[in-house]
Amino acid sequence: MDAVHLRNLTAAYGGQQVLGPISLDIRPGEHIALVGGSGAGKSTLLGLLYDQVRDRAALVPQEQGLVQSLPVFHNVYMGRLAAHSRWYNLLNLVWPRRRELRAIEPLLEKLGIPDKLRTPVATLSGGQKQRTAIARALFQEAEILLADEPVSALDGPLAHVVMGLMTESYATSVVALHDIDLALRYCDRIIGIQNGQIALDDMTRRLTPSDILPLY
Ligand SMILES: Nc1ncnc2c1ncn2[C@@H]1O[C@H](COP(=O)(O)OP(=O)(O)OP(=O)(O)O)[C@@H](O)[C@H]1O
Repeated sequence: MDAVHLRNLTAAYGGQQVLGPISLDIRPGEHIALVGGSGAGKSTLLGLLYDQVRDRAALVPQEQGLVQSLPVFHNVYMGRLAAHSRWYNLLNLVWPRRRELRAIEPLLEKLGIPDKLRTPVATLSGGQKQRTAIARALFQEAEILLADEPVSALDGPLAHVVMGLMTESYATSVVALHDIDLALRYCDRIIGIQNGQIALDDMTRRLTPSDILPLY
């Protein structure tokens, strides 16, 4: 993918500026963690970033954006709606194609929810819903992954599985994370947001938790 260049981005809600101006370059091959306290502006920045790269990005929003009444298969399949004709998508909705089932089953297996393929999302636990949203983004195979707190509902071992899968599957990613240890372990660049500004931007290898904690 090409590098992403963001210049002087700002965001406001109800006339009140909450972010920026922020300038940022995202280089291909980077795994970036966005860290910072609640309300610092991480989701807002991810949203602005998504606006810039919508056609080449897979997004895992904090609120997941799943269709509750549809099974896991259909929600994951939605990651690739744009890759197929309307007719093929409609066919899959009514009668899932074996080819698509075969592509989605291993993903669910890796995420620890192989038995949920045909389960309506509404009946899943919070962590299972979160993994469904992650499966949809992995299935999409876009150029860049943007994820907002993708492991917030997962326990320790599962959070590691998911972080490992996301960073293996996507060469380039920007992930908002509350967990500093996960950020340091799985990402090679850390961007710290504080009061809507970039307060820290450095390579992980040069950072320790004590460099990040003052952001909170
Ligand atoms: N829809 C909205 N309307 C008004 N203000 C908003 C809205 N969304 C976010 N904000 C405000 O913008 C600021 C940044 O919010 P944002 O959600 O980007 O922070 P965050 O770092 O992602 O927080 P968290 O870690 O809690 O998800 C906060 O002050 C928040 O109150």
